[in-house]
Amino acid sequence: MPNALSTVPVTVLGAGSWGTALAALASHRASTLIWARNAHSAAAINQQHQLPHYLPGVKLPTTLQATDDFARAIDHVLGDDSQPGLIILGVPLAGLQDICVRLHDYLPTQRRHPLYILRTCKGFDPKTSQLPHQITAQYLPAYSWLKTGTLSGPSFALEVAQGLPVALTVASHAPDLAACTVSILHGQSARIYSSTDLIGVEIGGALKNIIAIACGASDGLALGTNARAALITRGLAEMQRIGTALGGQAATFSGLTGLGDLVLTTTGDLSRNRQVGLAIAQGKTLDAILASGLTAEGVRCAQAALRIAQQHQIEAPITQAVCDVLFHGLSPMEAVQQLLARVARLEHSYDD
Ligand SMILES: NC(=O)C1=CN([C@@H]2O[C@H](COP(=O)(O)OP(=O)(O)OC[C@H]3O[C@@H](n4cnc5c(N)ncnc54)[C@H](OP(=O)(O)O)[C@@H]3O)[C@@H](O)[C@H]2O)C=CC1
Ligand SMILES: O=C(CO)COP(=O)(O)O
Repeated sequence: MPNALSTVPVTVLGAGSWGTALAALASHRASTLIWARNAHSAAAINQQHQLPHYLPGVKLPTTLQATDDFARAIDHVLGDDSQPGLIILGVPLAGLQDICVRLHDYLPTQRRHPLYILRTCKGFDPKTSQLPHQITAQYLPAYSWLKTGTLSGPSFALEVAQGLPVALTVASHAPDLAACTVSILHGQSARIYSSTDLIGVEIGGALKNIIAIACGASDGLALGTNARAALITRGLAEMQRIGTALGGQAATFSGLTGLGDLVLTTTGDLSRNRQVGLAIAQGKTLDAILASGLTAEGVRCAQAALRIAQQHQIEAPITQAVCDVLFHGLSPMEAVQQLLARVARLEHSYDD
């Protein structure tokens, strides 16, 4: 049932797999324009209603429009100041700063109605260790009408674009942003839950990718389902230790954006982070694995996660093992032996 907020215009910035899947979902309810940095993707969406490189076999709604003109994309949500607008940032963490800097130049200093900005990327900045909400706070202006949030949870883009069921969480301190997101995305195939725990939601999304690399390697070495279950469970403990030390709420880590996304990414073969682990187990080098341009954010943020853990004197053996394998030449089998050789302890011997 449409309401006032579901009629707000939506612009998605970034036409990869997740940006396009979300744009397709939004286009069922709201006037939606997706911006692609390359004209080829915009033309494929407008003319063939497909984006085979990112979403093979998916027919996109004919109502979804695309452009490679950034000014036009922003005008779609800001042109009419008589209603709010929603921008979904569909770029990976590596493009978040760029897109914020670019967007900054197009924002007016004053506006009557809110502009909502929804982040979807997962990870820490590899240099500064900032989370996505901290990056947007640094590079976007602090106008009262500009409100931001993060959408996360277990969601392979391909399945969402195929119209299969999904449950996601929107985290924000702005209840109207959460309401707007629900109005546009909730219903039909998607359930949207809300949270105010931005830190917990973003840390869950960042750290589950690292555990997915570990599980991919374990499965690639045929170490069995017991090993996978152990990695998932102890990985969750690691995520919760780091997350709560940084201010996240413990309960968030057993929710969609913690355990939910962890289970999906560690077990689902559509996960690019899991694919990195599988390829490492086959003896491929990291450079060769990433040469195709694979977006596997656990690789980019594993060292930042380890640095954060060390700064807070938190044990993070799985993150340590992933870093040792990815960047320091340890073989996956040596990493397994290293993990198994750890001293025996109480299962809940930390404050987790
Ligand atoms: N794919 C999924 O299943 C899910 C992904 N996510 C998250 O969504 C985010 C986006 O990932 P995803 O869509 O999968 O990645 P993809 O690799 O599928 O697409 C990334 C898109 O972002 C564009 N892009 C990259 N850098 C920039 C930049 N600096 N400026 C403008 N555009 C840029 C790329 O453009 P071009 O095509 O020209 O290279 C591409 O269209 C990630 O953080 C990911 O963790 C979250 C949930 C599910
Ligand atoms: O985050 C995702 C699903 O929620 C996608 O995982 P990958 O980035 O590993 O493909």
